Amino acid sequence: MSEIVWAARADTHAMASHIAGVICARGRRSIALPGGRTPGPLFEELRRRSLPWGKTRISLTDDRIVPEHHPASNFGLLSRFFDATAAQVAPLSEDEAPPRFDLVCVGVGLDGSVASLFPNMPFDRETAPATIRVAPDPLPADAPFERLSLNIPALAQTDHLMIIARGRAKRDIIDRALSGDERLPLCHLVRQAQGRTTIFWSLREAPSARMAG
Ligand SMILES: O=C(O)[C@H](O)[C@@H](O)[C@H](O)[C@H](O)COP(=O)(O)O
Repeated sequence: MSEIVWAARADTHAMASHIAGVICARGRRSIALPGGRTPGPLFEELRRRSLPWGKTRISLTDDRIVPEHHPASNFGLLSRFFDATAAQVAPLSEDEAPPRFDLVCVGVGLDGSVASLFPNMPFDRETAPATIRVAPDPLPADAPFERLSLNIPALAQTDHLMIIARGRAKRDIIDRALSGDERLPLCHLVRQAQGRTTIFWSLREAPSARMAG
């Protein structure tokens, strides 16, 4: 397990600055971002910043198996958010091996999910296939679709792991994961994380719907 720190400030500005710091480092940058409701304000702020977007590749931690133009598509969401920047947004593909990331950002589902990895799945250290098909049972009510997700070793292969979560219920999930509840994917992710893990948690609840991008 690598170092885990709680961010002193977990507001949108602080989260955007954390990602911007990674993007501004020398050389090409590869980051992975989640969907969900929580990151909307963060993406909104991030895309307004003048950053070396042309050398930044944005991948997805997970996606719903829907067409790109479907409102539930994470690829569609991120493509719209970062359309006006020069960043390359790449869809998740079962055929492509993900790179070692400079930064991976994950949200936390109220059901204890991370990316599209759900509690009680078999979390092994198998590196291949890095992108897996997941059929949640039951399908999550807010996004009832089968998923593609990076697996734990692929998400863990990063210099910076960033966990973003809002609200008391998600704090309980994070605390349980850090205490070693192996039913939770987050427990395995923080254990396997290769770089520094920074947790951005705040009491304020996330927006009730996800921003359109
Ligand atoms: O596509 C998705 O839904 C995400 O990638 C997923 O992992 C999300 O980050 C969490 O479920 C938190 O979602 P909320 O921010 O909506 O609570």
